[in-house]
Amino acid sequence: MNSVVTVRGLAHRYGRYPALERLDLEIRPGVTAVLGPNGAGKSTLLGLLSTGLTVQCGQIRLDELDSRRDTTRYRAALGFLPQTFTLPTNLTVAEFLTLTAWHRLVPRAERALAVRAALEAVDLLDRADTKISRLSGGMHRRVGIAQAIVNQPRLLVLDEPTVGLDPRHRRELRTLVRTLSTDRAVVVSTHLTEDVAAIADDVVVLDEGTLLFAGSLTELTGGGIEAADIDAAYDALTMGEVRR
Ligand SMILES: Nc1ncnc2c1ncn2[C@@H]1O[C@H](COP(=O)(O)OP(=O)(O)OP(=O)(O)O)[C@@H](O)[C@H]1O
Repeated sequence: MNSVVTVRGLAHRYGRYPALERLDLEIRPGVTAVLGPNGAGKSTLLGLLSTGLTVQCGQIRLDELDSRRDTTRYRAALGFLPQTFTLPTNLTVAEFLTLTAWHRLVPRAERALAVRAALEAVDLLDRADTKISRLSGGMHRRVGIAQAIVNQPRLLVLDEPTVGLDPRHRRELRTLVRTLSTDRAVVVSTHLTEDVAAIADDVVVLDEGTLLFAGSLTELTGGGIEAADIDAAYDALTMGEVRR
């Protein structure tokens, strides 16, 4: 299957500290889970993919768009949900999404439809005119996803989207992520192998800024798709028993 994102020779330093070292990666349509211990470089990779961090070395291409050279068009094709975010509580859900659609260069004539489609996708259509301040925590997270998909992005980047959610909302969010991945690439960072088992087609494992594995979930586990299979494969990789 054709890649949506191609990463070549991507490296990143904070001052003199190397957080990512010459990464090559192809990201296909579907869900790619990014796994790794604390400090592995997951947030740095997501920051670079979502243009919050500027590429210092190497290249990221989203279809034909270079993240550094074609930043405006790249951003118009991108959706991003940071790990923590603040929503404007004084706006209604629809007002906020309309504003986001404008920011993401959705043409004026298409904005109302884009907002409706995003709300439908996260099952919040009946809350369109509700003030954000009146929504529950789980609904906040869904508004966060709605803002990330309002421009129908080719690449959707979600930084630990299930953190802090109760089991029911976590299940709902996993189902939503799977639904959203049918016609785009979704990159999700997580510490939870249950998340990976439930949603991932492909897996990227980082450790100390180095790529330990990139491939399909079944390639990682040797066929298993349960959380325990992923745990075992992940431990083997990150404890240095296997290096691919
Ligand atoms: N702004 C920064 N300044 C200096 N060092 C940083 C900065 N941000 C991250 N780092 C360092 O870069 C390395 C990679 O960090 P990063 O946040 O990408 O890891 P991570 O895999 O997302 O970790 P976690 O799972 O703890 O969120 C870490 O050693 C971290 O301390």
